[in-house]
Amino acid sequence: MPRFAANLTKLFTEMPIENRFSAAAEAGFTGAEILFPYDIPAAKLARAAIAAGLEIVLINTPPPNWAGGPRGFAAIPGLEERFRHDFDRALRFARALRARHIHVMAGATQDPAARTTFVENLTWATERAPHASLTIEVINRTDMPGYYLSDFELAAGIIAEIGAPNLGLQFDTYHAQAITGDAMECWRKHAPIIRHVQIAGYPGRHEPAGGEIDYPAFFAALDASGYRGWVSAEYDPEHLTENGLGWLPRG
Ligand SMILES: O=C(O)[C@@H](O)C(=O)CO
Ligand SMILES: [Mg+2]
Repeated sequence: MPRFAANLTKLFTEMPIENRFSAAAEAGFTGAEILFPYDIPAAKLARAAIAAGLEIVLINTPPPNWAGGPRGFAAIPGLEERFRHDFDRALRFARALRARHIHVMAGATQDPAARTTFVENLTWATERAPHASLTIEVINRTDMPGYYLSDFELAAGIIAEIGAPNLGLQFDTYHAQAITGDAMECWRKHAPIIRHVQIAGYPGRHEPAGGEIDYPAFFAALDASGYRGWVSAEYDPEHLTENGLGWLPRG
């Protein structure tokens, strides 16, 4: 079975962030991800993760805030300085948290120069942080209107063009199902460049059970493919987080 991480931005939100780590560990997760940790002292988060015995698997580059505003700047022409400043901030947090991956957010733009900007910024970032693992994620535009990176072929082409060993695809089954209608097939097609997986039920983005994606089959396919990365539960629990964890393979 893959290793499972809890996305603590979405799961266990019934309690303060510092308590979510131990709740996740008790529930059977061995890793955690936090989308935007920037409002909380990194030392406090690191302590909570260590105390719970959880590895921090992923953080995102900063948008201005979680409640609203742009989602990253990496593909936005004219905002290169802003991107680089934010990337360095993400690096500092990732180091303090010992986070395995940094998800570099593209931002919302339809500018014709977006692809060039994205490639240049990502190239800069891969060279700036050769020891960090960077990901880009394809996100559907119904949930995130105008988001630049909403096409798997585009993402695969950009990763191939940059050709950096520390850049790969973050594969979110929910977005894959929304965009392609067949998350499993999309996974098969892009498996060689995937270094992080996120899961949720589709439709609804609730628990990964029922719905259009056959999760027992997906986990078996991950195992069969030799995938050694994390699978992170990134969904909006329908009720209390703990009451909806029947999908999580344990032991
Ligand atoms: O799927 C998502 O929405 C996330 O992984 C994310 O990074 C949103 O900011
Ligand atoms: Mg995701």
